[in-house]
Amino acid sequence: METVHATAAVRTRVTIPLAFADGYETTAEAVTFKGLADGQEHLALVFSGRSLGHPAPGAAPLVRMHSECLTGDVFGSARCDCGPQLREAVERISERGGVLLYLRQEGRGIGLYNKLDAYALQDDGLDTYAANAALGLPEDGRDYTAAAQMLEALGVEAFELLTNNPDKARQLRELGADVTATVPTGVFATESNVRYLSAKVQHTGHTIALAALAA
Ligand SMILES: Nc1nc2c(ncn2[C@@H]2O[C@H](COP(=O)(O)OP(=O)(O)OP(=O)(O)O)[C@@H](O)[C@H]2O)c(=O)[nH]1
Ligand SMILES: [Zn+2]
Repeated sequence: METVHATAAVRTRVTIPLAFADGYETTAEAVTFKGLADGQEHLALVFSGRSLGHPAPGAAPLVRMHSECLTGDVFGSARCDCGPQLREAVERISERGGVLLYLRQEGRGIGLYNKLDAYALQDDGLDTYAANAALGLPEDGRDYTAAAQMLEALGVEAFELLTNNPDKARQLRELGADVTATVPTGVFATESNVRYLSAKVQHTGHTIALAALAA
């Protein structure tokens, strides 16, 4: 990987057995860092890959950058698709081998309180991006420098990125990461999040199948 930013280092590695309410069980190595560009406590979960070997010979590791969503990840909010996406990512990465980066970028970087303010505006008719703009905040304020630093500190070189968001791969490549392919995440449409998902397709070119949204 060509380095175009300061390097970070691994601080602690600790094994965490994961047991989900639906019965899925796996094990991750949780990794913390020092020297991350934005000073946030981002976490990496490293999975060795168990259906294909440790890791699969010749297969690039699978990486997901998941931005924190307290309401979706923890409380099961159906206003977005974050909870099911996170659950899907854990299983896919665990089976194949790779890294889940849990990035503390709540609300696409604007924070929890601002996100909830934006939700209130969405209830008055604005879409997810216009609501941020109405608050005088960036539509998407995320910078993935810390993520690139984490992958580098972990020694991850060429990898495939699990995402529907073209900006994530673009930014990582600009940061010098070797993203060999993007792998689409599932579409977890509900009555409550369909407007949110449609806005992503229309506004930022997310590769979410609109047919799946209409279904
Ligand atoms: N500002 C704002 N943030 C939201 C809203 N709904 C969800 N989020 C945040 O959006 C982020 C979702 O991030 P990701 O799971 O990385 O989704 P993504 O950028 O669409 O990319 P992929 O899932 O990789 O395709 C989380 O930080 C959520 O808190 C919203 O209506 N407004
Ligand atoms: Zn969410």
